[in-house]
Amino acid sequence: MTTLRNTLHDLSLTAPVPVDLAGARLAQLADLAITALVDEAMLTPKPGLVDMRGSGAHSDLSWLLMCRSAHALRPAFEAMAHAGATMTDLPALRQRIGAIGRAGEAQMMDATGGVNTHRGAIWALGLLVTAAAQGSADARTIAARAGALARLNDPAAPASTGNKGETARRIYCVGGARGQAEAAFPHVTDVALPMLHTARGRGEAENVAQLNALLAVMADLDDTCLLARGGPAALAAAQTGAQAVLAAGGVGTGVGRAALRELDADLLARGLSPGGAADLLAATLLLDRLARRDQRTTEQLQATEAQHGTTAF
Ligand SMILES: CC(C)(COP(=O)(O)OP(=O)(O)OC[C@H]1O[C@@H](n2cnc3c(N)ncnc32)[C@H](O[C@H]2O[C@H](COP(=O)(O)OP(=O)(O)OP(=O)(O)O)[C@@H](O)[C@H]2O)[C@@H]1O)[C@@H](O)C(=O)NCCC(=O)NCCS
Ligand SMILES: Nc1ncnc2[nH]cnc12
Repeated sequence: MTTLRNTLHDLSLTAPVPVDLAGARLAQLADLAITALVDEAMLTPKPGLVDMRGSGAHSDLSWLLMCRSAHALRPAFEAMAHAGATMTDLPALRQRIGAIGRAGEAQMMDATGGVNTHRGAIWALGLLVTAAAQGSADARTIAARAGALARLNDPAAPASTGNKGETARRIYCVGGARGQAEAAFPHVTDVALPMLHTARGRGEAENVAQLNALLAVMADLDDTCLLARGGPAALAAAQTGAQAVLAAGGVGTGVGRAALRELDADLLARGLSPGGAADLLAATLLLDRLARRDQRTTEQLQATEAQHGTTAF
């Protein structure tokens, strides 16, 4: 905690955000990121993952720990939003959010007693929060801006972290979390968001729509959590299992739910967790909420205009 405060102080990020509309919008961005993380953790039943039933394939995680971790990340997300809104030099912005991201990781470890709950999520949602703060726009534009940031070099980043994902990326020649961000989050914009919207359009319950979105990501993602825990056979089993649920009509059907139970049991028996897909579901929920917030604002402005017979601006 002290380390984070020192780092944020060094970065001149401890100054309070001015109490104005712009400051409130940045604070709201951080709130939306935390809400997305908590909603992802609460979504139940997720295969192999922590949810309201229990710890999934993780011996060191719980739902409470995931929520504590999410809330501990608030200062980091707000600092990233502040940087995104105020810095126009993109290489400098990339360096700044890299430093904030590493400080956020330290804060996460402080809050969880050294357990990695959200390293991948800090990365994905951190880039997206920064990009969203650069200007209001739709999901694809925010993801494109986040991708452009991810592709920039961060000279202060350690050459090697020794993390499991890094090792898996090297051994199995996959992109992992880094590749997903550099490609502008295709599994969020082209897979999960369309699935979420289609499922809602079919009248499915919100938790069913979100579970189908998670499965759509799992069906195709090069998830380094799965690779690190069980190699290519583990990744293939998770992908095939997720495809089977979707082919059976998704979680909203009886056959689909039975396939989901089978997939969950298989992942638990093998100690496998699709943590990367969970992070991308949280990223999807964030972008979905941002779009809905903008839609509501537009509708409110239109209502004001209609009421007064004038243009609100
Ligand atoms: C770029 C970084 C994310 C580093 O990534 P790298 O690949 O080098 O290594 P890891 O840090 O190990 O993995 C990244 C995590 O990303 C998630 N993930 C995996 N595959 C994908 C994918 N294809 N697309 C998107 N995201 C993916 C995943 O995170 C989740 O799983 C973690 C829990 O899993 P677990 O198996 O329990 O892992 P461990 O605790 O490590 O092992 P055990 O001890 O339990 O056995 C959990 O974190 C989830 O979030 C991967 O783990 C990034 O960290 C980085 O470079 N940061 C620097 C700061 C920066 O530049 N920030 C910029 C702005 S934010
Ligand atoms: N619900 C979850 N379970 C396990 N790992 C995760 N990483 C992000 N969300 C997760």
